[in-house]
Amino acid sequence: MVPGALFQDAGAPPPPTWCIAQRRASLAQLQVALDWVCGPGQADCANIMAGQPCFLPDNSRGHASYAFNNYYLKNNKAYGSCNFSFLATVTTHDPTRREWSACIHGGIPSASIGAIDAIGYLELKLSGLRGRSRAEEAGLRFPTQVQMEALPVALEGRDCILHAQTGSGKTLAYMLPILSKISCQRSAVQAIVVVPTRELGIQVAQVARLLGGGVVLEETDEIDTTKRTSVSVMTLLDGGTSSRQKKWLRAAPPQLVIGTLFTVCRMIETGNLKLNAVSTIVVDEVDTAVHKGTQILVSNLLTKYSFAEKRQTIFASATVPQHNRFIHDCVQNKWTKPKIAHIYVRPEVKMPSNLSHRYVICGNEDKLSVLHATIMADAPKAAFVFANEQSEKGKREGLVPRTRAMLDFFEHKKEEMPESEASQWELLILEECMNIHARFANSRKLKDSKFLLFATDLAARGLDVPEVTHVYNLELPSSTVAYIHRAGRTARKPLEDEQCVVTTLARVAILALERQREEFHPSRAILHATAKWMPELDLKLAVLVRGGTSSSGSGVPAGEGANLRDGREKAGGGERGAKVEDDGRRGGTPFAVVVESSSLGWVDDPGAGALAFAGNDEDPSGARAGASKLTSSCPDDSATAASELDGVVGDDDLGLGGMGFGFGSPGRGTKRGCGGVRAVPPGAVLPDCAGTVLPDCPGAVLPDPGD
Ligand SMILES: Nc1ncnc2c1ncn2[C@@H]1O[C@H](COP(=O)(O)OP(=O)(O)OP(=O)(O)O)[C@@H](O)[C@H]1O
Repeated sequence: MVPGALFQDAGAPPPPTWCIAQRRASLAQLQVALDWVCGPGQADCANIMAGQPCFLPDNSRGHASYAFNNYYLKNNKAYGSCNFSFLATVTTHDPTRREWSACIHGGIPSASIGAIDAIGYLELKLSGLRGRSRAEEAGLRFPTQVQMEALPVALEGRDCILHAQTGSGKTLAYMLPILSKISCQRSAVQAIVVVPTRELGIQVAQVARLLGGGVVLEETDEIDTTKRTSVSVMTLLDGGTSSRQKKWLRAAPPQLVIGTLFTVCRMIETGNLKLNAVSTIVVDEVDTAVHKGTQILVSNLLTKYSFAEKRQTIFASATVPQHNRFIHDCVQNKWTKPKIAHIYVRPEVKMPSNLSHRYVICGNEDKLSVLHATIMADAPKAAFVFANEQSEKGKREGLVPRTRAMLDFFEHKKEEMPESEASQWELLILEECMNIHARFANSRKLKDSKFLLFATDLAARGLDVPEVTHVYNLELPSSTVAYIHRAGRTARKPLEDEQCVVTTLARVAILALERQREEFHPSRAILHATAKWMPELDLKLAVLVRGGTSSSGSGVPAGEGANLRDGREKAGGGERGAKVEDDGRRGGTPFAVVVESSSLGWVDDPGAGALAFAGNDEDPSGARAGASKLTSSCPDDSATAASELDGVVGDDDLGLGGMGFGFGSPGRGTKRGCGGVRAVPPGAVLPDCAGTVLPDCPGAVLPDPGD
């Protein structure tokens, strides 16, 4: 009997199940299992061989899932046929997991044919000028999930919202339809892409030029109309439009304009940019554009300067807070046609699954040294290190912005190092107050050096540097949305499984620490909460202390003369917790508690506050407000929700007030329909759902019947 059949209505068909690789299985383990399944196990692995329809993307997890499922089907989903030494698991959730899903379904990626056609079509249309195909140059061999879903819709000319994880390939999902429509012979602006920052504009223009073989129209170029067999691309970016560009715009308009909202609108208002031939407008990172301050510009662009019926409108972002409301507003405001497609890819997983999250809790004055130690221990090839923007008060008082403070600290440390180590990273900075030439120079270096980039949220949107494996937050960002976009600067190879880490430093109130020196164990509060509410998380906890005796291999920093102690014990009755041997702060030495988890709890609607990063360490009240919002949106559950949340996010004495770690009962909110915490790592078993097939238990993965 299919597990959970007892829960079905008599006569109702059992829910479909698939056998997929456990997310926590290592790639080496999966390779061994794969060898067995395709060998002695006699699964039909022909389709995942090189050159066959399910070979790409060439990664162990995708291939293992294909082979496991094939074996499972071959054995008629028999009891125990999806186990493979616990490397596989049965899921009732359609494994629309990125690129290999179509193969798991039907053996051949039929769902992607539309998208492949789109890429093929473009190659035919645009590859004439250069020897190599453009798709190949861009490393595009197989469409990502959002491209598979969006391209058939967008190529039909329908208005749509592309709503998918950071790094999932949205740029191409809107750029291919744009390029496929543009007539290269016509000298008129036919499409406009609006982006929030100069840096993102430059990047998107590079993608367009690569795929469209565009003639570069920068200040240094002469107009060459003879080259107009490829798409010409012009950037109109804040702080960078010249009189020559204006002249070109009027004399020989490019076919595609990529610009920031303010500059694009100014060029339209001044008559330099004409929209009469525009057939597509894209607003990338749309949630930044529809803020109070800029909404009027968006409205002008979409309803005053051009009209929804006469063009295709595409919005894109990894975060569209209150998306139903937003869709309603789009239609009401006539920003789009009345029918708008919402391409919402894997909404239950807000972040790439190969991204893990780590929190380092340390004293405020230790932050820079703990950050430095963490980075030295991680030794990333390239990393973004974010700090919040300086407050108005800080500016008035002439304090050094945090980005600068970090840069100075690291430069100082570099001087102390032996030459060989010192040169390992180029130290870069990117923030609003820099002049545009320095910004341009630094962002260019991101592509070809081993770097640490110290940045504000200016760099949090859209920037794509695939080599970045680590992101650090000097403090909790101001909102869940900000967290998602910062974290999204890593894990940007959509068809690969490389593990990436985002590390957030959080402050502990030193006063509380001093006062309760003997009993103070910040870790205990976290442990307690974690063991109670998220026992399924594979949690590692460790303390960084100076002068300790042992160290662990968990990848936790051991710099600053500190050694790491990492002990595990049963906590809260479960196996998952960890014991902290020492609460660390001895004689003013730096300390940090490090919490690692493979997943986060997210609220459905980040705007509703709730747990995940609702506040920050300077404003704990944010977390409280979020908590009470969640509580009020869950009337059935308000009493428990309030007290449980208070235990985690409301404890100002410990200085944990604003942290909002996303601890919460994963089953609670979703099951009761109050927009609760959702993200459960694939492979985790929800306490509420274990052993059953509950279609309304999102994210739940059943234990294998053979377990
Ligand atoms: N089909 C594909 N095959 C391989 N790589 C791809 C494919 N599509 C996109 N990429 C690569 O994935 C990376 C991320 O793509 P992109 O910048 O479009 O993500 P995004 O969804 O716009 O992310 P964000 O929300 O952070 O802006 C880029 O390096 C891009 O070249």
